[in-house]
Amino acid sequence: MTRLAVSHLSASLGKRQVLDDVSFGVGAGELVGLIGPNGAGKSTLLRSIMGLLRSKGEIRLDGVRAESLGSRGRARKVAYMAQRREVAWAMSVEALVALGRLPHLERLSPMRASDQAAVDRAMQLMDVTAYRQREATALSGGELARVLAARALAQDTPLLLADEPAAGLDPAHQIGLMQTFRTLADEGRSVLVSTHDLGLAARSCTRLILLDRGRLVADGMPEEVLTPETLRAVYGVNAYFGEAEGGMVVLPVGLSAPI
Ligand SMILES: Nc1ncnc2c1ncn2[C@@H]1O[C@H](COP(=O)(O)OP(=O)(O)OP(=O)(O)O)[C@@H](O)[C@H]1O
Repeated sequence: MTRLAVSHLSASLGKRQVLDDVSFGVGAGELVGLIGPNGAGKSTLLRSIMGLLRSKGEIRLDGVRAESLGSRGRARKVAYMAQRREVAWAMSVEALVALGRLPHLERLSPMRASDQAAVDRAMQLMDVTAYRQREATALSGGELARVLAARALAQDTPLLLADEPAAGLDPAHQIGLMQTFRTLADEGRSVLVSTHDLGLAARSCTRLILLDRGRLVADGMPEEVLTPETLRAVYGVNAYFGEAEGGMVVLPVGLSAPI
């Protein structure tokens, strides 16, 4: 069964139509990249799937209409790494990551050993174990991004939505993050990740979905979606294409037309 099925999704913000009749599915074991220029609608799509925005169309999670799941039911099925990285309270990194376990705990009940194990594993995967006692509000931008990624991983859901999670990470942690997503997919989970790093997306994802001005304009293997013609038409750039250890290299090198 399709883990995430999006059918004829449209959304408007203010007077603007931001998503226009978008349909696609993500299966178990897939790591799918969501790409497109600024303002294409990537965040709006992810936020609509999370139920954070009103939209038209249908969203199903493991065959069940998303709006029929309560907020707790949805939180057990899908975790979300938001593009805006904010922490409201001064709390320790470990306490913040542990919030990811809330959907799995009965009200006011303490964490079990399995919850602590999920928190420890998530912190280890995002390389933040060394900061566990530090206040989350006193971290650098990239450190905080990894802590918030760890919180979503601790949620241990079948589907993970990540909105530009690699932005602001150093190269080693970008690669580590995408390797973590790959491992999750190999374990049978599903990951939908938006990014502007086309090369990283091409090397990490088996499939890319390209949005342009609210419409889905391409959906396929990276080499099918990332063509010189598409990059010129959608992004307005010329790119260098090559091969390296780990896969395809795509490097925008110039504007194909003045902005
Ligand atoms: N609250 C809002 N009211 C009106 N328009 C909005 C609102 N929020 C976003 N938009 C517009 O919706 C469009 C899609 O925004 P969205 O954040 O989904 O794009 P994106 O593809 O994630 O872009 P980026 O790569 O810059 O993060 C943009 O044109 C944006 O200006």
